[in-house]
Amino acid sequence: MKMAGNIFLVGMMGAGKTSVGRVLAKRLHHEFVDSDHEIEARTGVRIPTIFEIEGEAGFRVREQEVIADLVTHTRIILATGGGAVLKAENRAALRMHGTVIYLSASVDDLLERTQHDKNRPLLRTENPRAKLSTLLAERDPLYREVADLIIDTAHHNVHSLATLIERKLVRLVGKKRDDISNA
Ligand SMILES: Nc1ncnc2c1ncn2[C@@H]1O[C@H](COP(=O)(O)OP(=O)(O)OP(=O)(O)O)[C@@H](O)[C@H]1O
Ligand SMILES: O=C(O)C1=C[C@@H](O)[C@@H](O)[C@H](O)C1
Ligand SMILES: [Mg+2]
Repeated sequence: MKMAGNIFLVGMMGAGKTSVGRVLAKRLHHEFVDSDHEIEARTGVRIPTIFEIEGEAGFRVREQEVIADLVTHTRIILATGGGAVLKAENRAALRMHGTVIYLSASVDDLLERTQHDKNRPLLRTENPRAKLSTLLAERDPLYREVADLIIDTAHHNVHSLATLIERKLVRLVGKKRDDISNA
């Protein structure tokens, strides 16, 4: 069994990886890292600018580099970008180096949670609902393939999701919460 030392959150834009990851990291005394934020820190520009200059393909190359680096850290909670699972290399790296949790959500919830934020270039479209629906259909099998644990985020707030994950992790790893914190 892989240790819960590293926890990697995967899922769609708006699934709650960043918000839940931050809360979980505080509770488990892990470092919180967000691959999108790391890419922005390394490039010095926001994600939409990377998409404008290098296209999605250029962004994916940067994302792969950052994930390959971050998975080698220890005791981190990593919120990955929504499209991180598209590359087989990323899926393999995540599976190898930690416990992967898929935060699943409906298109309705994803739309609601992303509608006020303009920092997601793939949703800058006439019909974000249709885009989210297409992306979810493409990616859901990949999230499921890579996940050790699947958490349905419907009807839970960020804090109750963190509590649910904590409980499930204890069961998954077969250890008490203190053991996870000290792993
Ligand atoms: N379970 C939830 N219930 C209600 N609102 C939520 C929930 N999870 C996240 N949110 C809200 O949805 C918005 C998007 O969440 P967040 O940024 O954590 O998503 P993400 O998975 O990191 O997306 P991305 O892949 O684009 O980085 C935030 O405003 C957050 O507060
Ligand atoms: O779902 C996606 O493909 C993306 C999600 C965000 O986290 C960012 O990584 C970027 O906006 C692309
Ligand atoms: Mg995020």
